[in-house]
Amino acid sequence: MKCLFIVIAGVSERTLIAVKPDGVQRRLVGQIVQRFEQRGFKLVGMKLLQAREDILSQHYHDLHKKPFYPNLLRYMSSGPVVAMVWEGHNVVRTSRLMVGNTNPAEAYPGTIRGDYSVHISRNVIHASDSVEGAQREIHLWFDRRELVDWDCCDHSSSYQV
Ligand SMILES: Nc1ncnc2c1ncn2[C@@H]1O[C@H](COP(=O)(O)OP(=O)(O)OP(=O)(O)O)[C@@H](O)[C@H]1O
Ligand SMILES: O=c1ccn([C@@H]2O[C@H](COP(=O)(O)OP(=O)(O)O)[C@@H](O)[C@H]2O)c(=O)[nH]1
Ligand SMILES: [Mg+2]
Repeated sequence: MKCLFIVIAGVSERTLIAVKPDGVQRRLVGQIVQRFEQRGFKLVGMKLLQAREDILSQHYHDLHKKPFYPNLLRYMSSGPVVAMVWEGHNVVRTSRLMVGNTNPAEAYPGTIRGDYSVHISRNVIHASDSVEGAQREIHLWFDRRELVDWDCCDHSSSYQV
């Protein structure tokens, strides 16, 4: 049988996903990683770190006037975070759908927030909300040398037609 494999254009889109301190403390890292792997995305960067305040204030710069901002920074500093870069077709949009609504009370069951959280101030996970935002956040959280380009023979980088 003749098989044709095509590489989907734009497959190298990347996004920043971070398991927040409550997710790490509740031992949810493995289940969250599994969801992204299962969906077919490729892990190209990953680290556990206690986020410094300067990173957090840049990361959430657009929220600095919000009343919950001090609590948000306290929350994000309350323990280590697992920061990851995932790559794949439409990964920014698809990961937002997988993560669910910011407010877990509004998040559908089946989404990460909808399955693992009940309150907006402990919503387990961060996902970049635009391609431009993802590029900014990846640059903020990761050194270029911490990201690994690797090839694979699986279905996520080529599709049989
Ligand atoms: N009204 C609120 N009360 C308490 N915390 C809030 C509130 N709104 C947002 N937050 C916190 O601030 C974070 C950033 O809000 P943002 O509007 O960027 O939501 P998001 O993009 O869904 O979350 P994130 O940027 O963490 O992925 C939320 O994830 C949540 O932890
Ligand atoms: O009313 C709010 C809105 C947001 N957040 C926190 O701020 C983060 C970033 O907010 P954003 O609007 O970027 O939502 P997200 O991108 O996380 O869905 C959220 O994840 C929450 O942790 C909060 O505590 N209260
Ligand atoms: Mg956000």
